[in-house]
Amino acid sequence: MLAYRFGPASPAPSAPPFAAATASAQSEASEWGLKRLPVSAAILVVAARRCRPARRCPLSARAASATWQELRQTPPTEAKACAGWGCRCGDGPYAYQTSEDFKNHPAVRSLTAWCRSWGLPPIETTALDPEGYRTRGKMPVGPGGSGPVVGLFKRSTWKVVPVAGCAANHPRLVAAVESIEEAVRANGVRAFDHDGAARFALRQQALRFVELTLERRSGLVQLVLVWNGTKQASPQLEGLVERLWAEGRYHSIWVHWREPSPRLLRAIHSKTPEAWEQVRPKEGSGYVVERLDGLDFAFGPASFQQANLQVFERVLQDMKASLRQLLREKHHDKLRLLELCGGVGVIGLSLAHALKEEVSHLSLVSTDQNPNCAKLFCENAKQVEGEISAEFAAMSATEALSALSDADVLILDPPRRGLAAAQQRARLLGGQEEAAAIRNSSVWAVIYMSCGHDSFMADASRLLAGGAFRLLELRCYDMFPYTSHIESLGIFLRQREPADLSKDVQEEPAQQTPAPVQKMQCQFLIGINQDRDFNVRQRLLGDRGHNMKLIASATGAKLRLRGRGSGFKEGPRRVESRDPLMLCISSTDEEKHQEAVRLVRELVEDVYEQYSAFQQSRGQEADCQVQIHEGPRPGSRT
Ligand SMILES: C[S@@+](CC[C@H](N)C(=O)[O-])C[C@H]1O[C@@H](n2cnc3c(N)ncnc32)[C@H](O)[C@@H]1O
Repeated sequence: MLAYRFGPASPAPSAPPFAAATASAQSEASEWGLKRLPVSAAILVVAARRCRPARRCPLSARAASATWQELRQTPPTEAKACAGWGCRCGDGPYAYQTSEDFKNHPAVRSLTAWCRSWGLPPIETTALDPEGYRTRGKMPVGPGGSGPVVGLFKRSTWKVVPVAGCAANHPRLVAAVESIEEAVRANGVRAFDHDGAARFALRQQALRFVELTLERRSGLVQLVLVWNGTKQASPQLEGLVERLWAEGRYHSIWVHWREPSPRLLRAIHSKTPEAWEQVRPKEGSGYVVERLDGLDFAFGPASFQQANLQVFERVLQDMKASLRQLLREKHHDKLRLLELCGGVGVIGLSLAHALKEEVSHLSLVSTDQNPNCAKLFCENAKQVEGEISAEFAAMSATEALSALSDADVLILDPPRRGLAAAQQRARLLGGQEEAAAIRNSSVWAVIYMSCGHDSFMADASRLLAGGAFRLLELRCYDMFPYTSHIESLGIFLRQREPADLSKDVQEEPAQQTPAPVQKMQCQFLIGINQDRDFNVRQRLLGDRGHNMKLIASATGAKLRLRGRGSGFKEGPRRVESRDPLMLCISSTDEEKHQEAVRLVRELVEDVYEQYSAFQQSRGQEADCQVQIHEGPRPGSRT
């Protein structure tokens, strides 16, 4: 177990009334209600933050603690690679150091606020060692400067940035990535152009993704090469497989023949079983076997596997303890488990195996919409043969809920969107029908494991609606260290039978929906007129916006240059605003906001120094002072 600790919160800067330095600035000062930090306070804030001990991912370490001068030296790929992973380690709220401090993770805070609004008990949190936790990773392959690279998509783009050496990956995955990059280059394998025009990219035989899974007991890596093309001989692919297999680090090598169809352009792979081919070894099972809390489970490349097995085992143990306790309290003699989104049956089979002594008859029906899970489920269920009755059905969660209504306990582990159907993912609107089916079923307990805290709150609110269920426990796990994601486990117990529930249960009572995310905003008033000689706009933005991108990727804040000389056209008439030139910052996290303000302050002070030198060279003086307006930009809609 690793100890974490959040750094001390930065002291809130005092903000004495601003005395504007120039006549024009003075006239704008009252209109803007300007505030300014005294220099001594600013230095204290910066000094306190630099002393803060924080656990950092090597890739973003520089960006997270750097001064503006250091940050601007950072090669763009270094900062972007980490951001592309969704990784914000060492950067504000994800830089915690104790398990207790994991309570301050933004997602845990959201869930805590949600619990409070329902009058629920406090959340329990668990954080384990974050280094090398990831034993499975799907990574795109894309063109790079000196040949194909294996990495991650840069956020909001289809460009692949390398992630060699990322501390979140298990060292054996890190070594495998390096070996693949070398072998790909040596064999002249083309990288798929994810960013290119579909009609050209799809025509080429090329490597699209690699999927790596470490088998912990053997230390070997199962490799899937996702190949753009139909099953046909490719000397490059054959050469690549040959070379990689000879290295001895691979458990098995598979090719996923990726149908070159525009419909599937962006997906990693299709679920069609025939598309997967085990190419090494040519005989025998290429399945990875993992021992999880006392049972062995076989996983295939075409079915889901949790990326953080250590934490997953902890979740399994907590589930078992909670359900055992419930069974003892309720004196049930029979237990019918229904598992939705069950993958290869790890949770259902684990619970069934652990609880078989508690009841005289135990049955499990496990379901998942991925048909590739069926064979592996049967393989895994052999361990409990004779102890319990276990079956698998390939069906969606929605189908399972309407087809199988006589379960006692429901096990749910949906994808990040929760119970909502895929097309409603972004708006968290789906899931009502599924939740209603659960409320109106025979189910007396729901074990809900979730990797999407916002969809969990939406689904859980619907289970609690009308008092159908009550939430007995809510636990949060640091399943994806360094990122904004967490895993949660909710144990729900029936409180009212379907017959007692009102037909028109209020779905989401207004007072119980999660509070809207608060936005922190401020504007730096620049006080220098834009002209071609000094070009303050270019100096602030950097080459093609490089300065803004660096600060945004280091802090997650949004930065916008607005007003006279910004070049940004706004409003219905699409004209540049008459407001003074200003650099606007907005963030949804206070600590990150302070970090962005600090970096922008240093950038602006740097530009002021350049301006002073520029004016001196023309025999003039410049007296620029940092001017900050806190809150929303006057006249803006938020
Ligand atoms: C987070 S995984 C959990 C898998 C499993 N519980 C485990 O721990 O290995 C989510 C699973 O949901 C399945 N899935 C996604 N959408 C689904 C849907 N609409 N209906 C049923 N299963 C779905 C996926 O195939 C995947 O196996």
